[in-house]
Amino acid sequence: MDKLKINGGAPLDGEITISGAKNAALPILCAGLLTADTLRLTNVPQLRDVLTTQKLLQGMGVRVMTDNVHEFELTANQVSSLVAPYELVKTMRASILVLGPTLARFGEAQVSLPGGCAIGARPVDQHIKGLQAMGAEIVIEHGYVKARGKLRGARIVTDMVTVTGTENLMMAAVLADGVTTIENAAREPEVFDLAECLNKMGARISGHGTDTITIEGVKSLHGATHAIVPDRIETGTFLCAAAAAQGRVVLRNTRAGIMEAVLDKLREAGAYIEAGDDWISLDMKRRPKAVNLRTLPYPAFPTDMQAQFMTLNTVAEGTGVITETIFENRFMHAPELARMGADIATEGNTAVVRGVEKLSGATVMATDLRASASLVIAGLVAEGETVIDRIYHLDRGYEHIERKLSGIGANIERIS
Ligand SMILES: CC(=O)N[C@H]1[C@@H](OP(=O)(O)OP(=O)(O)OC[C@H]2O[C@@H](n3ccc(=O)[nH]c3=O)[C@H](O)[C@@H]2O)O[C@H](CO)[C@@H](O)[C@@H]1O
Ligand SMILES: C=C(OP(=O)(O)O)C(=O)O
Repeated sequence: MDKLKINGGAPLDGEITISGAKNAALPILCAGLLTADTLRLTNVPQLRDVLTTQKLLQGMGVRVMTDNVHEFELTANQVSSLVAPYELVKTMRASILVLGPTLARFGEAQVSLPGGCAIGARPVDQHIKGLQAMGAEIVIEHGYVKARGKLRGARIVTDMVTVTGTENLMMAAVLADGVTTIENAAREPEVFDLAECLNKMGARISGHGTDTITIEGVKSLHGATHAIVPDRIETGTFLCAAAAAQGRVVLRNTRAGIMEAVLDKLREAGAYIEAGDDWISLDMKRRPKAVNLRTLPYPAFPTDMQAQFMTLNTVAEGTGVITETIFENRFMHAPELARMGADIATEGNTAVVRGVEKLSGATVMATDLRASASLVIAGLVAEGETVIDRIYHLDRGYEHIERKLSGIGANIERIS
């Protein structure tokens, strides 16, 4: 099993090109199921989760062409299976995103329930409730959600802001008979990106980017070409790395406008940030100042950046209080960071991080995707060698992270 070996303390200075967003690419790949025509996607990140989605879609009979690793052509004109099997769903929760489009187009779908994962229980009751409101008959049997029925427009108010739930329901509603409104909808840029792609395919969606999305159902969708939005979490991760290491970085092919909450916190930590249409630069000339933060749905501070900021706080001046409100078990990086000398006290959904002068390298274990990213940042600033085990989590969501970091001066390599 691959590991990452990092020798901490190398100065970071240089440029990195940001990939397309995992959390936009996965739903948009599933949107390929909504039409018999070809959906052409560019800026698709090269990730394990993308490969898993490709396998899932191919298993259903979707033709997937990838001449260039970042460009995909999906053609769902010979769909032969309406089932998303447990073997794939268990490795990637986003598989639940085939439920809405498959049911909408074929009147039937069976998707394995994803179950809980390391960071929380993550139920899908809101997806089910919304589809039932649209007229689907749903049973849970043998670990699968089995749905059938002709969908009709409905008013749906979700109990909480759910990103995947909003995406699934939006994809279901585009082919439903009549108008659907999703209230308390997620406003994440990745939801917006999916809606934009669906509209290019002939859907009639408005209000995306606000908390009320209106979808006027159409008879069928057609092919389109769409470029995946840049990954704001990958962007934020590299910005945090440069800030923690008191370095400089210029990130290309990214967008400042979709990550203001993160940029504000980095400025509060003492970073000097500039941005243009498709780039962001960060210059950190001092030891970071600790920041307090609370994770919340977009446009507030994202849960997917919580772990990376925890590492920033571990080497900061002062004490930072972090409150995680989205997932009930998303502090698993804290004990690993403590093994590197961090001073973190967690209680419930709050972590109090007292900055220390130095972390020291150690062998640590990645427990989930963003926890892994936080350990990479810790390794970059720690004294001595850090070995990170179980980096398959990292490969789900970061394209060639070791290559990108080596490019700005980090001493990091993948070992077997
Ligand atoms: C609102 C939010 O920040 N969502 C994050 C969530 O999206 P993801 O789509 O995975 O999760 P949701 O947005 O659906 O979940 C938000 C919260 O609602 C709960 N829930 C959700 C659906 C449902 O049917 N029932 C239910 O109880 C979840 O357990 C969670 O506590 O994880 C992703 C991966 O880390 C992040 O990129 C998203 O930013
Ligand atoms: C936890 C994440 O992804 P997933 O929802 O695919 O588990 C993430 O993107 O941080």
